[in-house]
Amino acid sequence: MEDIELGGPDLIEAREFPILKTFIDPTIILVSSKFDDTVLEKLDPERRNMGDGDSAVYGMPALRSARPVSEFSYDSARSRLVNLKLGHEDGPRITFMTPGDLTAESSEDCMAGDGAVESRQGQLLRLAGWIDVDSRVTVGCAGAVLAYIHRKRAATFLPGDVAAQTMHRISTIEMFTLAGSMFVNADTLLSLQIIQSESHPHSHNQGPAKANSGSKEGLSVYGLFHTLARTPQGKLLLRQYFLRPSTNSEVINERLDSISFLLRTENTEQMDTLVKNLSSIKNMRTVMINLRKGINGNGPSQRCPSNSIWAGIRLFAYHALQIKDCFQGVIGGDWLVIRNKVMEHFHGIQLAEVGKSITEIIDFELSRDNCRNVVRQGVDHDLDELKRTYEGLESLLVQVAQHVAQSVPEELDANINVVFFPQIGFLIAIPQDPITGHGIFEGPEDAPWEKVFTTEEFAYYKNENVIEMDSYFGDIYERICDREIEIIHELAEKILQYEDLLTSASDICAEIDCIMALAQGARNHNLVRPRLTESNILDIRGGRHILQEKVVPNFIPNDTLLAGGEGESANDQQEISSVGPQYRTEDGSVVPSMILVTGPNFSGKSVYLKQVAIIVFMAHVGSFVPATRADIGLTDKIMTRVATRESVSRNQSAFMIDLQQISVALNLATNRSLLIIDEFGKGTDSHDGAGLAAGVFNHLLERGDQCPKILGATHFHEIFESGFLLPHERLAFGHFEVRVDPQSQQIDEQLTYLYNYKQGRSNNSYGTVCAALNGIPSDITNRAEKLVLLAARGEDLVAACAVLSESETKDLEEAEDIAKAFFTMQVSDDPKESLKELLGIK
Ligand SMILES: Nc1ncnc2c1ncn2[C@@H]1O[C@H](COP(=O)(O)OP(=O)(O)OP(=O)(O)O)[C@@H](O)[C@H]1O
Repeated sequence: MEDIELGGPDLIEAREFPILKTFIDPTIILVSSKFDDTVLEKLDPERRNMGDGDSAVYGMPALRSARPVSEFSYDSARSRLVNLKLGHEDGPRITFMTPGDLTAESSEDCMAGDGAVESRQGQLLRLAGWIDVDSRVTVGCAGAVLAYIHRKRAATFLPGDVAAQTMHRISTIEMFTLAGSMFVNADTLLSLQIIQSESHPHSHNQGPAKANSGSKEGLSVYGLFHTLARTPQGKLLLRQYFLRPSTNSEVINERLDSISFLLRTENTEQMDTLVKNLSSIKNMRTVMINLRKGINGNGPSQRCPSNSIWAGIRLFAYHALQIKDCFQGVIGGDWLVIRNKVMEHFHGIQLAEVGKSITEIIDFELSRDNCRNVVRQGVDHDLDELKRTYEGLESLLVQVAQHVAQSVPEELDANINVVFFPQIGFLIAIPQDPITGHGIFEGPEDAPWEKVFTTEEFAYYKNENVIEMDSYFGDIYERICDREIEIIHELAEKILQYEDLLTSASDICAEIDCIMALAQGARNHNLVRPRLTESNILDIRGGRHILQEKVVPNFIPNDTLLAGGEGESANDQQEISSVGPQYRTEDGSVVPSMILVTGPNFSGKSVYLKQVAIIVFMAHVGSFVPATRADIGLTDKIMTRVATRESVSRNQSAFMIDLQQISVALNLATNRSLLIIDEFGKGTDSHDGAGLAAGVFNHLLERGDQCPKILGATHFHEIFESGFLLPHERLAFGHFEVRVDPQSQQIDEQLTYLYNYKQGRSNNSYGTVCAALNGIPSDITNRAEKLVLLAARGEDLVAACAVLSESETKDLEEAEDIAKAFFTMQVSDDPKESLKELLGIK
């Protein structure tokens, strides 16, 4: 699968193992020995004492086996994949390589099993067509799995044992999707501008903080919503919604129901209250982790949980109660899942108890002033006594100072002070002699004072009086702090008993936050509720491109009608299944599975293709969509071949990337998938490109009831003209209306774009008009027009180019005359004059 971000180390510690826990029921878990033990235990706490996984037999309950880090390395995984034999031993050996091999020094080619030499480039393409080589962590893990199987095979059976080879045979390698979520890869997310920042599933090493910060999110679909999320946990969850749209209609409808409900006019007030309350909520998962760290004494500054943690928990309890009230107040929302979750999990009494306990113990005002947690008066008798003594120290100091003054010369006694420093204790402060740098009095001669330190103005000393005071009161401040730490520790332990309540309420707040963000987005961007259907169709009326419409003055909405093959989904991992007759429109015609859009440049083809994909994507996120009506059949994958994502790090040519995207799409597409193929094949020789494009389209159409839904755009008119792509009942054509005015003098005024989708094919790309529109000089575009005309007439362009214009002929004739005259010229004494005469120069 694609590498997936779990949400940072803190959340992993918080036992968030969504993938292993929720989607797979593993029998053996291979972990890197680098993993921290505490994390390991959380992997499977119930079974952690069962022993080492190497003794496991297939089919036994999950056992953990720690493997050396090297087995997980990308490079070793690569070499295992290269040597992997798929299917039967005697079958062709398929070899895999990774991009790194292209730059590797060694140029030795690998032998394919059937004896053919396969080039490294070929291996790379083949690998990238099967699996996502950018998912480095997953590739590394695949290597560890291969190593494990290899070891099992070596340990259990003798070499040459056929049974062993059959038992441990690897028959295929496939990319898979988490059950219940749609497959979208990073290419698709980027090309559809779903997520702009580098925070796609590959960026597993980015912490949640980075993911949360909206600073890097440019113009993107997710960007339109993520600023509307108020809580950190909400932002995190919303990102997960966009990274992993759902294919579970229940989940999607639950979100849509909630959005519809909140958008009702009678609930406006409730919505405002919810937003207000969510704005001050923190993520209780992180707060609880910090609370634990605090009481475990991790780090010197963390001797007790910080003030902001307490303020955070108290505010959370308060706002959670407000949110509960708010949901209680909504009329007619009893069926709303999210409301019922709130009612069930936000235990009023317990939340109130959490808030009350903190308020009763922590004095927030004094804590702020003192920059530490201060316990309220009345909580603990001993503490109050200590504090009273501490506060009474002032007058005690005056008394001691008076006592000390009796033993110093009379003229000095007004200058004597006794002070208290929490770390050092009591000290006598005497003004300093500016010359000697000593105190002007340093104690009686028979009992000199002990000097502790000096400042510019004072010298500080201890004498027997203050030493005695030290022993009584010196550590009073520490005693106060220690007692407060003890009390707060007890408080932390008490609050941790409510950890489950707080974290689950916090998670529900994240859900509410996401729903609110989606609802507000729906309101801001004029979106409607899509209807998710089991039928494998896409019926969009008045669809718009949610981003493009922001940057053009007048966006023209367009309809789409597509139906995928009617067969059961070929991929048995999918929960979706659909059988039914071929989809037909009201007039009885078959709804196409593939629409190929042709027509002029800039007419709106790419925008249209993307808009359809974005609408389908948004519907699966559980969001409203930019259209007037949308019936969306559940879709398992959206795959695109759109803007080429060239990258230096990828070390691949643009065309190579095109091919890989198509290859992945062909390998993974089911009849439930949506493929967007924008101008595939234009990166190579036009004949090859047209051939490849036609081949791909044909192949997909021939899948019959396994045909995905395909939207394509192409300029290769020859594939239709020359019969490369034959008419097919699943194939339909579309184009965008343009108004052509050939009478116009100016070439750039000949074409007006109407952006209006029409059925049928357009044969003209109006490339020259587009060129003129974009400022290419008119003599170039005029000549191009002429040549295009000649070519269209089937005339020989070479001969046509050799024909001279009238003025060229005239010039040449004149030159010829001059040359002839030159040869017959009578040269006089003055050759210059003769030449002038010949050329007719005066
Ligand atoms: N429905 C629409 N309403 C208004 N303007 C539109 C619409 N669709 C596209 N446009 C405008 O037309 C421009 C060109 O659109 P687009 O890139 O889709 O053209 P194209 O047909 O794919 O061109 P090419 O064939 O050169 O790739 C867009 O940038 C946008 O400004």
